[in-house]
Amino acid sequence: MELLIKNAKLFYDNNILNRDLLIKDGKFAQVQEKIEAPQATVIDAKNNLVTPGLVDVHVHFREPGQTHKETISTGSRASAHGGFTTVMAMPNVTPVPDTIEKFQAQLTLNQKESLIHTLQYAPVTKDEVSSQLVDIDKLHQAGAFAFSNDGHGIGNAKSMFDAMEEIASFKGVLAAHVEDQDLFDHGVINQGPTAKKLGLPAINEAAETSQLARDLILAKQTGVHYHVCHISTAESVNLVRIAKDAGINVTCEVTPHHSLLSDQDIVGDDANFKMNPPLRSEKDRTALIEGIQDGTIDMIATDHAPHAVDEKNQGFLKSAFGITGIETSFALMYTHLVEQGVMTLGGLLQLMSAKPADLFGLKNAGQILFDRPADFTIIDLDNAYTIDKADFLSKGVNSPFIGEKVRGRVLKTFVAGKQVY
Ligand SMILES: NC(=O)N[C@@H](CC(=O)O)C(=O)O
Ligand SMILES: [Zn+2]
Ligand SMILES: [Zn+2]
Repeated sequence: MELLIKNAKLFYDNNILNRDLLIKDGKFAQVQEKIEAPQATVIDAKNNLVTPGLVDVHVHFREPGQTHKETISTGSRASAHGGFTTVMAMPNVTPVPDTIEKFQAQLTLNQKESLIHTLQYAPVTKDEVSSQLVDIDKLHQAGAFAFSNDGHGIGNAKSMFDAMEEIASFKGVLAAHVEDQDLFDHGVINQGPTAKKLGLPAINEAAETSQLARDLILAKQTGVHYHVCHISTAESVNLVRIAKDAGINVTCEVTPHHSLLSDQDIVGDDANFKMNPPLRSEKDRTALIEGIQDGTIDMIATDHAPHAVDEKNQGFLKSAFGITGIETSFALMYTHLVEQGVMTLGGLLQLMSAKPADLFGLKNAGQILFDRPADFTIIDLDNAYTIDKADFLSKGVNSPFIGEKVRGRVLKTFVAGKQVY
């Protein structure tokens, strides 16, 4: 079986080149200026961008337990629509996969239901909220290589320290949702003028930064690969920058929404702007962009967090935290950062494919490598379109970006040479 992609604007070897791409038996086989393959099925890319499939290390697929919000099937279809071929699902599902049996059942379910590669985080502690560690060693043997209590901070420093030591022993990743629960104090929006104007309980940014500072000390002692989920403040970027300079094994991700919006963009009591961590100040947002530009921030992740309409239409006080993102991520970042000259197209693609794959040790993702699975995406960079919830394949339509005009529409997505969008 041969598939020939003609006339691609190909992101290959960190360059954007006019090339043909040949796929044989589901694997990348050849890149040349012109390829002749008489047996092959031909797709004319018409000079659109062809990139390695995008990689997102932070999504919520809600299955099992909350399938009215999303399922692995709808989440994976939405991912393919967003150009993603590999995602990593957070374990805040019900039940939390905190035993070998539950973790294996989750892997089986992901495998069965997902149209793309859906990899799975194991939790760090029982139920994600207790201080008692899961059996990290056994979960690792069952296939877990990354651990996260996303949705909750790990308040107990000793639990964090012990988890780091154990995860470091097999060079796994500990991905942290940094949040001190007491400082968070039932807030729903970032502390600042918008919180005051709307009269809403506010979140002190120190809920994020103080726990991050603690964790960096523990990461230094243990040597673990410590990954910061959805970094959101200027102080956090500073701390990570200092830690990297000091040789601490830390990486971090930023979401499109924290990169592109601040609390100034919240005009009324609209929970499509409610997520955790919250949209911060414009000064924080600018610092995140600087972190992207100087390499302090390693990757873009969406934190795709779908919720049902009636869980998001109850204003800031009562609605759930979280917004969808997997179907709008590339176009938003391309339109606002690449087209505005903040970063190059190659730079953005690196942060959305090769870097997350490389830093999480995903050998078959993020790059066009011969004899590796042909996961790739064709993207139209020329024609503008409007983000329309009717086009979403996710069950969630909770996005503050609906109605925005963008460029960077995903035309086709392939996993192992098979079209999945
Ligand atoms: N980001 C959010 O606001 N919500 C996430 C949890 C999380 O990522 O912390 C969710 O699961 O809905
Ligand atoms: Zn989180
Ligand atoms: Zn999350």
